[in-house]
Amino acid sequence: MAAAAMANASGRVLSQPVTFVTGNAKKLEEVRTILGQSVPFKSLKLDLPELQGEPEEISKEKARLAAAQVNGPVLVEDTCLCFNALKGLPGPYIKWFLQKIGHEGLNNLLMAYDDKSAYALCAFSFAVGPGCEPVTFMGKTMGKIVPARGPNDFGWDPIFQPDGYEQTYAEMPKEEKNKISHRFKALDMVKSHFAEAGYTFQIDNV
Ligand SMILES: O=P(O)(O)OC[C@H]1O[C@@H](n2cnc3c(O)ncnc32)C[C@@H]1O
Ligand SMILES: O=P(O)(O)OP(=O)(O)O
Ligand SMILES: [Mg+2]
Repeated sequence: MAAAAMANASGRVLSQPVTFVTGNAKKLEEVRTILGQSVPFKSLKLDLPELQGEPEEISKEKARLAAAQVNGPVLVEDTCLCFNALKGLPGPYIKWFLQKIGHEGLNNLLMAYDDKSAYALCAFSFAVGPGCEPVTFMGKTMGKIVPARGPNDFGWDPIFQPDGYEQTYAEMPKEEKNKISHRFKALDMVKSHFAEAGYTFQIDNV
């Protein structure tokens, strides 16, 4: 067991707060809002490599790299935007697609297809410390790709319209997105994991 965690009768005691590692301020904002006080964490901006592969493996490897750097318990996430007509691509490579071709280019990728359906996928991984195998929690929200609508303050939010809604993620009030999003669904499992594992924290300043 990592030095960051010790066992007691009721579960594991973490002697350091969980560090949520991300370089993305908007992800951090949503994670803070959704987790509230349920999982005490601090955040750290680290530029981890953008890995290739399947979403779950990318997320786990991100957690291993983060735990080695932080030397304590870490939470990381990796987000995919998957187009069904393209068999799941751009998927984990969405960050580069968005940077290079933008919202319009992403719409154009689907021009030749009637099927505009897509899903947003979030893979959170928690590792107790370096050398500990991460556990992963996946959240998925189904929707479709539409021409950009709404404020352009977070990634591909303006072009993703979740099923059952007339608004894109960007047009919705933040509270609404945070009730139905891929991130909310994955974090709901993170919360349950913490409650079931019986982690408690012996930390002075979180
Ligand atoms: O580093 P990763 O997670 O691979 O970057 C994913 C890219 O998608 C953007 N992103 C992440 N989450 C959301 C979201 O909830 N809405 C819109 N855009 C998002 C950030 C990266 O460009
Ligand atoms: O990988 P992260 O979490 O650092 O986020 P992003 O790549 O979106 O900045
Ligand atoms: Mg990233």
